Amino acid sequence: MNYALIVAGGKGLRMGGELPKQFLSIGGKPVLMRTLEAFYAYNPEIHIILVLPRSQQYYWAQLCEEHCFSLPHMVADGGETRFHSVKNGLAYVTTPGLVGVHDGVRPFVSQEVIARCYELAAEKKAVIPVVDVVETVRHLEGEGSVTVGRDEYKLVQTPQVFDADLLKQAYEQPYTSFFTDDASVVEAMGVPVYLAAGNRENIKITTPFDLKIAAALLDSCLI
Ligand SMILES: Nc1ccn([C@@H]2O[C@H](COP(=O)(O)OP(=O)(O)OP(=O)(O)O)[C@@H](O)[C@H]2O)c(=O)n1
Ligand SMILES: C[C@](O)(CO)[C@H](O)COP(=O)(O)O
Repeated sequence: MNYALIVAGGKGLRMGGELPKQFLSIGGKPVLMRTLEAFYAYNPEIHIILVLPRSQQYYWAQLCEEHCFSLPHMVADGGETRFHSVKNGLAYVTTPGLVGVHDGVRPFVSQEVIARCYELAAEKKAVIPVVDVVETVRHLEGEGSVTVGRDEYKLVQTPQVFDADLLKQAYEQPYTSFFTDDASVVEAMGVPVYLAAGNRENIKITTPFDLKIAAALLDSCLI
């Protein structure tokens, strides 16, 4: 059985504003609904687990009613950090298979990328999507900084897809602030993580600027 664990338990501090960023409307539809639809379009049989702060779950139910949104999904409680939110969601993974952990605020992941990550994970057990760095990168050293070879780096996206038992075992480790994604948690057990090509439109909506990019992507039919 395959799962999509969609995390939307954050505070959205960098976005600011009253309404949490996962509920903001782009092209007339809340970000989070677009994200769930992407996984359902990939596989209508997939088990979707949505992680939301408990205080936002009633609002989400209302929003679903308002938008006649009926894609089946379970709801888990958000945690203090992304790590804790994923861990809460993993409690709903009860059968062997693959789990793709995806940021609720990445609605523009392509069907090809979702399929690529799940298919490769069936063989490799741990797969994450990445894209090239397109700008020059500098490393800060003391008071100064130096250029580093950008070809030696990749930018990491989601969905990060893992064998369910492996991921559950990884999330039994004690939390450290180094765990900024799921790959870092799995790697801490000494398990290698494989890279797959991501899609550049798969932005994480983090700041008000990203919302403008999201609207432009929709307007230009690039999505
Ligand atoms: N305690 C947390 C923190 C983050 N996330 C989720 O992890 C994803 C990536 O995090 P980010 O974009 O940083 O979201 P926020 O933590 O909400 O943003 P900020 O850091 O600006 O507060 C988001 O879908 C976010 O909801 C989560 O489920 N639980
Ligand atoms: C998981 C992630 O989106 C991969 O790029 C990223 O690490 C989330 O980081 P954030 O600090 O929660 O924004």
